Amino acid sequence: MEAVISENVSIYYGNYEAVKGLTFKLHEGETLLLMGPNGAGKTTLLRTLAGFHKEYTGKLSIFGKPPHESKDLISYVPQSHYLNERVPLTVLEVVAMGQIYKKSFVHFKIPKEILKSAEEALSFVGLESIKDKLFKELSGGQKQRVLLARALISNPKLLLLDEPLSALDPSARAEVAGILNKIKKERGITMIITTHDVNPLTEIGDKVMLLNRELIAFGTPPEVLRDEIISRVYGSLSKAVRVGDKLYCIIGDVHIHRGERK
Ligand SMILES: Nc1ncnc2c1ncn2[C@@H]1O[C@H](COP(=O)(O)OP(=O)(O)OP(=O)(O)O)[C@@H](O)[C@H]1O
Repeated sequence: MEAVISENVSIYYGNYEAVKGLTFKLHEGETLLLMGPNGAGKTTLLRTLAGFHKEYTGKLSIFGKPPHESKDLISYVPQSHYLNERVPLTVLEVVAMGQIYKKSFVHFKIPKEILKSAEEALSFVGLESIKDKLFKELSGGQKQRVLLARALISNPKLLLLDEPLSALDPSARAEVAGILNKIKKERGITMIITTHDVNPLTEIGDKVMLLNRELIAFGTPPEVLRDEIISRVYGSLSKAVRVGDKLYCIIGDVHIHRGERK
């Protein structure tokens, strides 16, 4: 089944056309890596798919329905999470909030079955042992894993992740990329992940989209990560270089490396 269908979609902020005439399809279970320079429209597209931004023309379908009717199927993890860290929530409470928001509970006595699901989600991301710690005391990588657990607790069919690896050191990036790989393999959830650096993610990317307000390229990683394509957005110094079984994309002074797909 098609998880996402976008037919000639243009997205607006008032008169400003942030994304123009975008057409693509993503099959159920596929992972799409969404790349593009600053201001390319990546976050705008993600928020529109999540049903938060509604100023668009064209046809968008998420598992057969328009985004605002598919909210139960979608979990969205924003670029910088909006948790108020002055509220001393534990890790378990933060994860449980993923379900509480969906069910629109108002009071903060978390039902037992939600706490149990939160523990299961934490165990999936390997953090069950720190469930009673305060969220604000965690490392950046641990926080991102907790936010993934929070996104998973409502059993989404589509996971939308805005820059999940940004502001993480290389080992935390590898850790979070490992969890994303596990989500793909063990849960089969369709994912769209925006990233400036596809390096740690290309092994899980079935498709790559290069966006620069309009679609520059869409295809498998070897189809898109090519000199002639990336140079259209990042300039003529951009290169894809193969060393052994790895492909490295050099974009200006940003190096993107891709593990060989088997
Ligand atoms: N709320 C808004 N109102 C008006 N314009 C906006 C709004 N949000 C984003 N834009 C504009 O839409 C364009 C796309 O922004 P968007 O944040 O989607 O890009 P991006 O590819 O995610 O960039 P970055 O990599 O810097 O996060 C930019 O020109 C931005 O200024």
